[in-house]
Formats: sequence, structure tokens, C-alpha cells
Amino acid sequence: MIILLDLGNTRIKIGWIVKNNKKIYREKEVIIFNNNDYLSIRKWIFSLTKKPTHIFGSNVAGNAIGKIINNEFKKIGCNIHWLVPSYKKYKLLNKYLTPSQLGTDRWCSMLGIVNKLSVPHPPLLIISFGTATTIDSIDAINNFIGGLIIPGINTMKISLNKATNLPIICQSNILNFPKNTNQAISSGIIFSHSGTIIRQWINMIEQFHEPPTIYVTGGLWPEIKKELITQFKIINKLFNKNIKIIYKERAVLDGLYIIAEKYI
Ligand SMILES: Nc1ncnc2c1ncn2[C@@H]1O[C@H](COP(=O)(O)OP(=O)(O)O)[C@@H](O)[C@H]1O
Ligand SMILES: CC(C)(COP(=O)(O)O)[C@@H](O)C(=O)NCCC(=O)O
Repeated sequence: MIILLDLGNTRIKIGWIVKNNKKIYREKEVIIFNNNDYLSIRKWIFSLTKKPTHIFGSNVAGNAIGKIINNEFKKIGCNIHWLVPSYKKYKLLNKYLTPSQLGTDRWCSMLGIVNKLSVPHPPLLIISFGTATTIDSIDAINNFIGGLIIPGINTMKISLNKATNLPIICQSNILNFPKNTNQAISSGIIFSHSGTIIRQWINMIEQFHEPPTIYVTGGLWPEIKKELITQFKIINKLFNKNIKIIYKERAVLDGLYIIAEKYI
């Protein structure tokens, strides 16, 4: 059994692979804990019926928390191999100026997606709605050419509350002309996201003369799903296009799987 760990800034997502009669099986459902819920993480580790042969992890939450999770696995005699993005891995070329500076979660998501595609494919826009929102661009032959980072949907709400006298709001309807604070913040944050995404979508068309295929992932996708689908429906109608949005529930784990399957 190999464990796959996606340690984000808010939550840890856990998957695994096992081999049975030469067939490889993945986790049926992802196990999710809040990063600081060490008790539940420890309980889960001790509930494992087999000792993992390897553990592959993506960690963007920092060394301190990585060490704590590592220590929990050490108690059952296992060490985590935390991955570091490189310039070239399988089909993906990482054109970050310092390739190792790229978030491992972004890199793993891209690895998992391009691995399933044959080249040349349409350019790709890969968007993750987590603690931060990232919008990454890949060309037709699997070069990661760069990406954007903005505060995530919840992070925007929290920072607005910290910097102003505004309350932490609950999600409301998204409206073009909000008429109360709840609506104004919810709509503003969602539109700031969709605006950034459209801007990058236009950048991609300018660069490649072809609309990119859009992949989305991350815990906050449900919060923006309706708005983004509506937005691309309008674009499809205006420009007679057929832009589709493809949801990847476990994009980072899919990338970790590509790396791990060689070891099972
Ligand atoms: N069922 C859920 N439980 C907890 N948080 C959730 C849930 N669904 C969505 N979220 C939100 O998703 C975000 C975390 O998404 P995730 O993709 O795991 O981010 P990260 O990788 O940065 O930890 C948090 O802001 C959290 O509020
Ligand atoms: C941009 C991120 C904070 C996103 O993290 P997440 O929201 O998934 O927790 C993470 O990918 C990261 O720390 N990246 C390192 C810097 C970079 O990618 O340029």
C-alpha cells in the first residue's frame, strides 16, 4: 500500500493505492482532515490495517506542519517522501524561473492532467480554488508557461474582515447589483475571481489563438461553480464556442498517483 498526501494550507487530503492480482486500485473516497486536527489524523494512521510501503506527499503548508505529520507516520515506522517540483517530470516541463519554487500542489495537479493527454492538445487553464486560488497555463505540448496566485474565496472574506469593520459574511446569492453587505461581499469576491479567470482566458487566446480547455479543482469549487458556468455559457453564446469546464475532484492526488504507481 502506498499513501498519497496532499497537504494544503487549510486541509490535508489523503488517498492511497494498493496492488491486488497485478491490478492497481485507488482510494474510493478521499480522506479529509483539517490540518490542525492532529487527533483525527493520528487515529486514522493507527487504524491502518497494513503498514504503507511508501508515502508520497505534496506539502505547501510549511515545514513545521510537514514535520508534525511526518512524526505521526514515524510512530508506525514510515517516512514521508515530500516531493519538490523539478524542471522536467514525465510529460511536463516546468518553466518557472526557479522550478522548485512552484507550489508542489500546482505541479502535481498539472502532472496528473497532462499525463492523460496526448500532444498536441488545446492549451490548458488549470484552476484550483483552495486557501489561495491559482490559475495555471500549459501550452499544447505540455510546457507549464506560468500562472497566477490570488487570495482564495474564503481568504478574501477573512482578510476583508481583518482589515475593515465589515463582518465575516455567510454566502449569499451572487447579484450584479448587490443591495446589502452580505450580497456585496459575496458577489464582489466571486466576480473578482471570475474576472481574473476571464482575463487569463483572454491572455491564453491571445498567446495561442485558440481557447484553452479549462480544468477546475479545490474545496471551494462549489462556491463559484454556478457563476463560472453561467459566465462561460454567455461566452459560448456570444462567440459561438463550446468551452467546457472539466472538474477534477482530486487533481493533486492524481498527480501523486502518477509518481507513486512506479513503486507499487
Ligand atoms: N466540507 C468542507 N469542509 C471544510 N472545508 C471546506 C469544505 N468544503 C469546502 N471547504 C473549504 O475549502 C477550502 C479548502 O479547500 P482545499 O482545496 O482543501 O484547500 P487547501 O488545499 O488550501 O487546504 C477551505 O477554505 C474550506 O473552507
Ligand atoms: C499558491 C499556494 C499557496 C496554493 O496553496 P493552497 O491554496 O492549495 O493551499 C501554493 O501552491 C504555494 O505555496 N505555492 C508556492 C509558491 C508558488 O507556487 O509560486
